Amino acid sequence: MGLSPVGDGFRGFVGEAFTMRFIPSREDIDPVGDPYRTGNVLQWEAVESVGPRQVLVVDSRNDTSAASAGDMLLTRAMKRGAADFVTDGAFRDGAAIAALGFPAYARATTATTRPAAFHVADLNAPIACANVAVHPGDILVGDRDGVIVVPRSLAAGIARPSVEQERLEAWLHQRVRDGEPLWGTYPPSAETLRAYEAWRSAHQEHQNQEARA
Ligand SMILES: O=C([O-])CC(=O)C(=O)O
Ligand SMILES: [Mg+2]
Repeated sequence: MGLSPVGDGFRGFVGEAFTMRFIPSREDIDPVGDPYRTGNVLQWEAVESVGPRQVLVVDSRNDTSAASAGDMLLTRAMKRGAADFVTDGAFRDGAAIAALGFPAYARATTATTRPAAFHVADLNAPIACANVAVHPGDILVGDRDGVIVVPRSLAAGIARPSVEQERLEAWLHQRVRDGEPLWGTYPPSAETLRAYEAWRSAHQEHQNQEARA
């Protein structure tokens, strides 16, 4: 999605999308001097309704001129069990967020608070985050490189093959580190795949023995 992790205190996350959509703010509805944001409480409502293993995903229109949240809102989302907070805009309090170790992704850090530029138009509606369509309930997966969106309808079908592919690539990676050439290793030839399967069976048997011991 073109977004970067904030801090290095986490490896990644997986969770279900809980979306929040911004439009430009207007002074009559979003006065910056109102600490409780009485004209537009949806931002607070989002954080106070996000559930365990959900991800707050913000459509900030790729605009970093004001924050989607800061360390207070992220800490509260973390306490509610959220898996991550991702915005195509910016966060306030970047250093404090980095120290949380809670997965968070954004384009930038800003001092400017949300109502100065954005009004929260709705929650849990389809959005565009970093120009990627996100529907409520889609599965977001993040690592140190960034975030991807998996359509809800495809998630169950690709979960296991994805884990299998990661395992295979970890093993192939070790072979390349050990000095094997790319030819026959990456992508793996039938012979390499047989060697992998043999290793996996032995490894599995070893793990079963340990589990029994
Ligand atoms: O006022 C804001 O934009 C939110 C904020 O700083 C926080 O959550 O810590
Ligand atoms: Mg703050």
